[in-house]
Amino acid sequence: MATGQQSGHVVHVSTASRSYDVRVVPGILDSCGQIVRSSAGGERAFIVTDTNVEPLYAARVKESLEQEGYVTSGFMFKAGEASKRAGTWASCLEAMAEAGLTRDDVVVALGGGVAGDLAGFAAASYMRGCSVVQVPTSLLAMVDSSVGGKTAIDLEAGKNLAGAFWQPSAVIADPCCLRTISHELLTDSCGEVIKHGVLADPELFASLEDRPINEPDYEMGELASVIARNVEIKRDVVDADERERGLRQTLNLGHTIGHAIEAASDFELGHGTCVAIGLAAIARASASLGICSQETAHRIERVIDAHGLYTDVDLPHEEIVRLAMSDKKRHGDGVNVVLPLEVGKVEVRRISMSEFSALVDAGCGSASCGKTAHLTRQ
Ligand SMILES: NC(=O)c1ccc[n+]([C@@H]2O[C@H](COP(=O)([O-])OP(=O)(O)OC[C@H]3O[C@@H](n4cnc5c(N)ncnc54)[C@H](O)[C@@H]3O)[C@@H](O)[C@H]2O)c1
Ligand SMILES: O=C(O)C(=O)C[C@@H](O)[C@H](O)[C@H](O)COP(=O)(O)O
Ligand SMILES: [Zn+2]
Repeated sequence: MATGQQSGHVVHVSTASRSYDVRVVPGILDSCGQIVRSSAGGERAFIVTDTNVEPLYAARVKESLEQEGYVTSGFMFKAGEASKRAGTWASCLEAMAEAGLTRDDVVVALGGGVAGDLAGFAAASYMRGCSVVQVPTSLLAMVDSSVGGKTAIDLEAGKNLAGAFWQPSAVIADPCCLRTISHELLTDSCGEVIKHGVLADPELFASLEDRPINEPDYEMGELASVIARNVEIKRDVVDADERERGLRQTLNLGHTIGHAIEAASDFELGHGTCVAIGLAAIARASASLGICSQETAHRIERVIDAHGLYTDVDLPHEEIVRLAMSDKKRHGDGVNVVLPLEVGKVEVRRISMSEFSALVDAGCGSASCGKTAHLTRQ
């Protein structure tokens, strides 16, 4: 172990297709080569990262990989959701081929959820599949996107419409990487943390009510514990249902409306921010239909507001419905929605388009507290 590494958490994931460890350890980045070596093997390591993360962390990752005997190369893309597209994915594949990567080699996804989803899909499709190790550097990627094997790119028609289930060989999360994240980006990631509390953990939710996770006084050890708890919540779901036949659909809480808002904003709003708005909206809609109590909906809105996230959006309801209907969760004329019953308990229902439209009418534009997002690009 490199000096500077503190004790942390190891969460074991065991899905139908692959088992692996998620290590959440402050300072672990400098030991990533050892973990890649023992979990994925191979001779070449191909680092996929973005233009913000590359100057911050790529040299340390490269050095650690080379110390383990890897021949390194890589691909860097312009930071942001706009890069999670077919063109970037194809360029990444070409760069992998040019670097001489074989299917025994390993892709190292270094960055936020965009790097993880893009690199994961490149690994899944290169020579019909090579190993990937996820090295998440945003809070969202540590608590959510690096775990569970969903990889994807966006299409013109919507978010994550092309992709594959492709589990990593290991996940290496160093919470010290969060020191270089802006408060705004940290706040955006909180949307998924709040989602996990609502869907599975009243204790986590109550701790977020007491002390928002984006407050500056969190120590590294405390952050590592919260990240590891989120990973356990997601692990419990993906272990039981890797391919989203049933239980995994619950991880989409807040996303049916959230993805629509994300697309409508032309990705001006971050993923976590849109999930938080979608979560507040579906909670209000559920309360108005008697599916959850008004108090539950208010608690959800209040905790979202306490993290500095929006609780509502100023967007025509028809636009939200239209965009949600191009989501993967659409089935025939209906769509799956995840409804909060109480904090820690949710239910998935398949509803018709007109029922979904009624939910949007009940949940959007009806916030009882917090800020409303006004989109500039509509
Ligand atoms: N696969 C999944 O299960 C899953 C789950 C949730 C979200 N997602 C996807 O993840 C994406 C959102 O992830 P995200 O919020 O991490 O976005 P992102 O990858 O764009 O990262 C956000 C910004 O933070 C920067 N950044 C990342 N780490 C940094 C660091 N340590 N210091 C400084 N800057 C840093 C990035 O360069 C980027 O500008 C969306 O595309 C979403 O669809 C996927
Ligand atoms: O891992 C999952 O399953 C999730 O649903 C996690 C979500 O936070 C994530 O945004 C996911 O990409 C959304 O799934 P999608 O299938 O609707 O793209
Ligand atoms: Zn999400």
